[in-house]
Amino acid sequence: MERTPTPASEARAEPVVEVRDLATVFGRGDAAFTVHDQLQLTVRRGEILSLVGGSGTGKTVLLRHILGLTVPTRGSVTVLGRPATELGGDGASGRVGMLFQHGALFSAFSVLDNVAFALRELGTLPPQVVTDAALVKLRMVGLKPEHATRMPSDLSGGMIKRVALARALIMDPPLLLLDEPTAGLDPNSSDEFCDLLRELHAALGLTVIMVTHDLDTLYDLSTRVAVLADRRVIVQGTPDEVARFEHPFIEHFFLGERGRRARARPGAPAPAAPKEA
Ligand SMILES: Nc1ncnc2c1ncn2[C@@H]1O[C@H](COP(=O)(O)OP(=O)(O)OP(=O)(O)O)[C@@H](O)[C@H]1O
Repeated sequence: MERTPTPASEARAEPVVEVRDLATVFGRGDAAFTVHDQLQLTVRRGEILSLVGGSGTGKTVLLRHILGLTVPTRGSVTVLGRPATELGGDGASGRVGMLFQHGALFSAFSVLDNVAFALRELGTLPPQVVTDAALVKLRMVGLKPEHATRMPSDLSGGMIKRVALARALIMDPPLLLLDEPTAGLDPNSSDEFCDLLRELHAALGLTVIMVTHDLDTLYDLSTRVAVLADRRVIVQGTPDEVARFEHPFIEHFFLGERGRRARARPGAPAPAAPKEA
């Protein structure tokens, strides 16, 4: 049974991402390997949607489809009313910002040059305007002007994430994709990064899709959770609603020891009702 609760506020907001009847098949013939099949997903303006699923269930491949970097075998992916494949190339960073798991900063570029990269590549603005815009984004993510000349190798893990976030936001995209935003951070840095993401989501009116294995991050940020399993989205809803759904992955993910710890955190939703035997 598929359950898709839709709060009234979400029902009013327009879709930012629509995935319809998506199939992704790698390889051919005997070697064909189906990652997605009949996958449906709608993400509405203002949501912070967490995409969770076991290893290899196709979360990163789905993000790549939404970014327009790859073409699905069947079905459609629409972003802001246009096919995602039209985002490919120069237009992408103006509509979708992407924070890669390990930051993916250019190691030979300074912090400022990393943040300014996409705007500079456009070639439409004077250099000083590009620099000023990058400095604004650095301040927005809690970094100081003196950080601008540093090289990525001189940064802490938390600072790398902030620089990568500033870079993802340089073109003011309405949609932000986050791949494991808090992976590799210690608990304090992780909490601080979640606070920053929450503030920016509210201040900039962002729509966010985030892949995460971290339950603290999921409970901290998500307005909705979609679970990928069996090649499709098997359930979506609030963290609490999803945690009640009967599926081996969900039981392991939400109801194990890590899940109990995450739900016990201050501010986390009340625990889900015990499952019937
Ligand atoms: N270009 C490709 N060619 C062939 N197979 C691929 C390709 N890209 C991804 N895959 C396969 O598709 C499956 C889904 O990969 P994906 O990286 O999306 O998983 P994931 O859900 O993000 O996993 P994890 O949580 O471990 O990062 C994997 O089995 C992967 O090996």
